[in-house]
Amino acid sequence: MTTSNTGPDAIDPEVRQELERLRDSIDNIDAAVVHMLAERFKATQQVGRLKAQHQLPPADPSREARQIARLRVLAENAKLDPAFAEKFLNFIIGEVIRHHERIAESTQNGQPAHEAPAGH
Ligand SMILES: O=C(O)C(=O)C[C@]1(C(=O)O)C=C[C@@H](O)C=C1
Repeated sequence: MTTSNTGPDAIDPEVRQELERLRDSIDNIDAAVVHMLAERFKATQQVGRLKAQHQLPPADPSREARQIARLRVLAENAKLDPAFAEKFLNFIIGEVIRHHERIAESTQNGQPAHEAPAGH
């Protein structure tokens, strides 16, 4: 990292200020994304418990197809690459399905479905 050309010494002060302003904005957006994802996972954990209690399958491909179609339109309108939006949603849903499977396993084993942070 010592050869980085974005080190504070090499940058014009006005450029550095603009970079800092933009990075502040990025940090706020990243924080919002984390908070929104945490809320989404809270909701999906409840879906996982409901599905496990009623022996419903973890994945629902028709629901996913509708979500992807909707998100692609939203992305296009927002000038975000729809392919990226689809990949991102699929990544999140893949993680949710893994959670659902774990909850179903522990419910079948008679264990109470415990809370775990996303990704664990
Ligand atoms: O809506 C559901 O049935 C869910 O389990 C949630 C969710 C999602 O994360 O949005 C996850 C898995 C399903 O395949 C579809 C959607």
